[in-house]
Order: sequence, then C-alpha cells, then structure tokens
Amino acid sequence: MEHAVESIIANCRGFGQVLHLARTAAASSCAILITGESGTGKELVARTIHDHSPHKAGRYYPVNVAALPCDLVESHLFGHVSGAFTGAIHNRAGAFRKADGGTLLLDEIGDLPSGAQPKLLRALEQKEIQPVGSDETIAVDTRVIAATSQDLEKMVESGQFRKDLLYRLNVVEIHIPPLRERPEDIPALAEYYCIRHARANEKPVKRLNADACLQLLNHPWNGNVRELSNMIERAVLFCQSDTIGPEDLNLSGCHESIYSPTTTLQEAVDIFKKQHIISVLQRAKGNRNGAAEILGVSQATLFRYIDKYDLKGYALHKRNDSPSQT
Ligand SMILES: Nc1ncnc2c1ncn2[C@@H]1O[C@H](COP(=O)(O)OP(=O)(O)OP(=O)(O)O)[C@@H](O)[C@H]1O
Repeated sequence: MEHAVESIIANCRGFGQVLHLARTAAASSCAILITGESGTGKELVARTIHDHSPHKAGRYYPVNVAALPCDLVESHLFGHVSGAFTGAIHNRAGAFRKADGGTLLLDEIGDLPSGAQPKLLRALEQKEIQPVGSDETIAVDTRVIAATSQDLEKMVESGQFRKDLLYRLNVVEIHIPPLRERPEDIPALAEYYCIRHARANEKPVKRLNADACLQLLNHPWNGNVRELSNMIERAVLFCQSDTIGPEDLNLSGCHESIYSPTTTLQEAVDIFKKQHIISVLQRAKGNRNGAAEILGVSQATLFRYIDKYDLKGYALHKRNDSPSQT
C-alpha cells in the first residue's frame, strides 16, 4: 500500500501551511484537533502527525466514531470485561489499548455520545482507562488526535458537546481549509491524481490542458480533494489521448440538464444562457470585457447575467476586466 505521507502533494501551497503546523505539533504529545469539511484531508494529516511524532514506532489506529453503534461506543474505545453486558463473552482490549504507545485517531468526534464524553475526558486527563464492567483502571500511553467536520464550538453552545472535553482535545487546532479556498492547490492535485490514476488504470494519460485546469479552478468542490480525485479518475478512464481536456471532465454534466420533461421553455432558455455564458467566460479566461464582446452584449448586460446566474466564480479577477492589463 502507498505510504500516506508520500502521497501528500508537497507543492500544494495552501496545504503546505497545514502540514508545517502538523509536523511542528507532532513533535510533542499534546492532543490535536483537526477540523475541516469532509474530503479535505483530515485523516491524511492525522497520519502525517503520527509518522512525525515520538509515537511513530507504535500503532496508528483510526476509529470513525460516527460509525460505532451508540450502545457499544464505550466498549469499542475503552474495552470491556467478559460478562459486562449481554453478549460480552470475552474481554475486549478497546481502541485506547490497541493504540497504546501509538496514536488513536477519533474521527468525527462530534458524534461521540454525551454518555461517553466524561470517560474520554478522564482518559485524556489521567492517561488511564477503565474497561466497561471493570473496577480496575489501566494506564495507557496513547496519543489522541480528534477530527471533525462539525462546528464543535456551536455544539458546546447547544449543549451537545462538553466544553471541558473540547478544551482538552484542541490543545492544538489544525484547520484544513476547503479546496475552494485554496485554488492554488488544485492544479498540483489534479496533476498528481492524473498520473496516479493513469498508472493504476494502465492508461497513457499524462497531463491536463489549460482549459481543463481552468474548469477545475471554477468548480466549487463541495466534496473537496476526494471529489477532485474521483473526477480525475473518471476523466482518465474516458480520455482518448494523453491529455485531459474539458470534454473529459464532464463538468457541464454537474450543472442543470435541460432535458427534464418538466422543464418550461423559459427555464430551458435560462439554463442554456447560463451554460453558454459559462463557456464564453471560460474561453475568455474570466475576462468579463472579452466575454461581453464575444457574446455581443454590453458589459452592463453581462454583469446583470453574472449576478442573475451567480457566475461570479467564473469571472475570475476584477483586474482582468481592464483590457490594458491583460
Ligand atoms: N494534499 C493532499 N494530497 C494528496 N491527497 C490528498 C490530499 N488531501 C486529501 N487527499 C486525499 O483526499 C481523500 C480524502 O482525504 P481524507 O480521507 O484524509 O479526508 P477527510 O477530511 O478525513 O474526509 P472525511 O471527513 O470524509 O473522513 C483521500 O484519498 C486523501 O488521500
């Protein structure tokens, strides 16, 4: 299996700052909270921290808290002794002990049931756990990293998450910005996934052309890096040459289709207009003056359409509007 750290794109500038903080925090054993939308790379950063930490010789043990059955969370994390509850036939070590000497990633920590929160706080503070059904406490040397895509501060305010636990978990907080806020990372990631997926699928694809890159820069990436990877993989599979172009990305398919049987004529006209303006803005590389000229409308009319169809993301920079500067 490819080593996670090696697969992190080193020339991502936005992500580079995150990695720098992660590696600095890794040197200590303090608790770290990684926040960010789904697919931004929280798990990858957690793995990096482990690999650069004093616990790196130990095990890296990720647990998705959201996936644990509510009534078994404590048993999963802290273990249990046989007979602790119906079905507890054998002793169970639990995640803290499995990661003893290493790193435990508690992913989606916002989903930790309120009943388990005091126990986790105690494990962090005392560095000991108490398996379910046992009177004994067991010392553990487990570095805990928590990750979440939820707003824990808000959850504290609404009483869903303990304030003292949040402060224990976020001694260092590492926030990974969504991909749309670090567009400078998109070309490097796209190129990386292009090569990686081409190799895995034995396809001769080597690169993306400039128009394809521009389309990627204009996409909102709600699914972040995971969505980008999936899209490039699909493009690699459908690409007929060694270079991915906009036609391989199928990004127009992500917008509205005009072929719904319930679409009115006016809606269809609007969808067509929107799509056409997007293509022209892309062709004009975001230059609104140039796009207005191609479309044969005044700049004021184009501005109205940009506003109406929410296309500000396609009209890249204001400075591009001045032909003297382009
Ligand atoms: N900078 C990066 N370089 C290379 N791959 C990346 C980068 N950031 C994220 N990825 C990849 O994107 C995918 C999603 O990343 P990851 O699973 O770490 O996200 P996440 O924030 O933990 O998501 P979720 O909250 O849904 O669990 C993974 O395949 C990961 O390898």
